[in-house]
Amino acid sequence: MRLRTVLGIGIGKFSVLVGGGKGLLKNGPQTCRWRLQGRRQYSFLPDDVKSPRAVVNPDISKIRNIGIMAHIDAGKTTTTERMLYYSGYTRALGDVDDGDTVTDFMVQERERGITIQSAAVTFDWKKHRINLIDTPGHVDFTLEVERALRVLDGAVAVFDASAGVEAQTLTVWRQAEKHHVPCICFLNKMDKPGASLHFSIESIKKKLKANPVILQIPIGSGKSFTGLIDLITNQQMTWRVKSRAEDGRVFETKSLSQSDDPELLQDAMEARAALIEQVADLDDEFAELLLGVYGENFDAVPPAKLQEAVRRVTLARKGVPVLCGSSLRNKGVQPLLDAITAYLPAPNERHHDLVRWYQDDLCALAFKVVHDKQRGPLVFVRIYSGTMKPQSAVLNINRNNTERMSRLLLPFADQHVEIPSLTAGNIALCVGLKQTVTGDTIVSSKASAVAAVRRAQKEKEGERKRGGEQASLVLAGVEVPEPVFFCSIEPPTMSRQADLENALTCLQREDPSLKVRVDSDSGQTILCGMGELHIEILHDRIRREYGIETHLGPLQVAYRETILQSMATTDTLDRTVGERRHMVTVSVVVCPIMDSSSSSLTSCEITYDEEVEEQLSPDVRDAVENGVNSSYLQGPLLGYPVQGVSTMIQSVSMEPGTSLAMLSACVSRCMLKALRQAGGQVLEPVMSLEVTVGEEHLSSVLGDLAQRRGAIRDIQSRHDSKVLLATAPLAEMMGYSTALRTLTSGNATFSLQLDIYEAMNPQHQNALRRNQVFLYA
Ligand SMILES: Nc1nc2c(ncn2[C@@H]2O[C@H](COP(=O)(O)OP(=O)(O)OP(=O)(O)O)[C@@H](O)[C@H]2O)c(=O)[nH]1
Repeated sequence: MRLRTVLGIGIGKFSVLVGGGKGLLKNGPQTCRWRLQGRRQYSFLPDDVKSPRAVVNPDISKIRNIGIMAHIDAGKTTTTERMLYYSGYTRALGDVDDGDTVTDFMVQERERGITIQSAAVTFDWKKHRINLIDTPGHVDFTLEVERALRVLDGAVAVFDASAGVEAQTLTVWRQAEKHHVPCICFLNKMDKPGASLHFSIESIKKKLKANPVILQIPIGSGKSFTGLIDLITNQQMTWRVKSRAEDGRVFETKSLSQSDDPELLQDAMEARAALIEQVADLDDEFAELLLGVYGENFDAVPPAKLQEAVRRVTLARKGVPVLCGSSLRNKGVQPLLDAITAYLPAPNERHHDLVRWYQDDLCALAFKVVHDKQRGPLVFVRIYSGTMKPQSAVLNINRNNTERMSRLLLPFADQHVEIPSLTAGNIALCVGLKQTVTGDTIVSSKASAVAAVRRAQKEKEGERKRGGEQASLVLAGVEVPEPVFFCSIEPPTMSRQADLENALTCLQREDPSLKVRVDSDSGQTILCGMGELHIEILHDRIRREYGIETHLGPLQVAYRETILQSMATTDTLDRTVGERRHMVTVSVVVCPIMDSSSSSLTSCEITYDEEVEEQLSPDVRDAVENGVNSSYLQGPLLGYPVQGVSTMIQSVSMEPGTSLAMLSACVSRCMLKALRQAGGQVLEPVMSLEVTVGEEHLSSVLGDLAQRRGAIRDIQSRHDSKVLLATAPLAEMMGYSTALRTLTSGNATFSLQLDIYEAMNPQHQNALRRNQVFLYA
């Protein structure tokens, strides 16, 4: 998986896992440096860090578990690289355009310059431990963002300051809100000609419905962007970076009162007064202080008091601090790091209800699994309570099994450092957990889980939920969205089928949004994914990482079927097998339950007539439900899975001697009849599309969309470009990136995400049926 071969080299109790380049390893980690690929110098730990033991378990109040998220290409990876560099963990600036960043380490990421997997890196900044996760911006990898947000305490949303809020920003913002994660906004790319603080702030207010709290104003714009004014401290920070070779490590800080630019001074004074007023509106404690002590002179408010108030506002999610900079030009990243430590919460400032029941016992959530050829699966965990130790057994509550963790690692920059233990609030990498998958909860033992249940019961007396005791102690995992694309995958020869199955099993553990199934008719292995890019990357990874040249069938859209009306049906099965006569009669009613307002598909449900429910034994009920569920797998119309149907079992009458398998078969046949008579309807995924294009190409993009059954929702202006918002069926959007590139000579960008599953009109449904006949002929 990693670009370099990873070797384990022990140093006393610690092991440092280093790259396969030329390495020099002396007694202590601080002397460990090596050169890789003849280009970048990586370092192990900065010189001022005495030993990993000293930094392994920092005080919990000094930990920041932070995600970095944004629309594709906003500059997350570039910003992360700068953070690693300024904190001293890398010795050279990585560049996505040169393909040598620390966090984008997959070959595909480096080749394409995009983030695919979220990468966790640990580094220290001004006596704080920052665990940072760089998440992908492309919509096909949204689940990676969701997984990361589940375990983070705060997030930095990076914006392209010339574009403001873009389609995917909205998605990740909603995800952060869902997990109640406090955020900071970083307006990156202030060096770009169209970059604007005002425009970005308006777009944050309008599109994200957030309350931006401006903490900095930029000095200069576009190419002449030179620095920032910090409105909290009233200081001016200037970077004298003349060329890209200069690293921006050194910058000048002076009090604003010394500024020789009266206009800038005036702007800053007005912005600070607005900031103070805004914070006073959002924070009562600050308002009281202001009115009591500084009523006469707001300017005299000490920076520390203002900062504390901004922190309270951020943690309460009443406002989001906004900072600006240009990561590529090495400006503004150090103040962003300061803001992360100053405004985002420590793990103990976040409330995790379930965790307090474990008290000092271990409770951790596995949020990511990666496969390493040498070490097997590496499981990223967030520790919520207690301490994790290597060479110990842990209980996986979800799987109800005990596993042995052999080693515990910290992902320091691009190195994995072996550590003796790790406490609550931290993020670690576990080696040896072979059964654990993303979303599993790990505790120390069954006894500790039972003790936690007892505490929970005591606390929640009387309000225990139906889900049972154990379920209440499992940290919520991550919802996996339904895949919208699928295709068959075949190994080059049958002798490699087992290798392919192994590769797919490993990839599935890493990526829960990949689904694999075997087609019952053709026996083919089917890959189901989130988008064209997702499937393309998986194909590439199977080739490179597992050495299997697979053949992919044509990419197909994951349609669904539903019904249009309710229908009651009865069926009787009377069959003699050998000496035994099986006779059963079943009556069912099927009803549509479509929720047209939601993009997610309505699942199917099974209910019983009250009297029937009482009469059926548990094994008979299981057999009935098996029959119903098997009929949901392939709809009667075109064989797509059935969604949005509620089935009521009205009667079941079985002659003595009838087997449960025959009961299931009868239910399934009766269901098929009912679904057929209820009038089938194909549902197709409809995508929302955002295209940013120069005005000169707008009409050709619109013409093309019309041919793709696209519906235009809005056309907005953004500087010299037009932003086109539309919806279009996914089936029509195959190969859109190539088509758009051709139409606009590469001068357009787009993002695509699932909007809704919609009923297909009869004409297109018939066309789909004809195509299907053609495809399988
Ligand atoms: N002008 C300008 N370009 C920048 C800046 N920061 C990043 N870029 C460029 O923007 C492009 C995308 O940068 P990345 O850091 O890969 O962005 P990302 O958000 O990580 O992208 P994904 O991970 O693919 O979503 C690259 O070409 C960068 O060189 C900046 O401050 N100014």
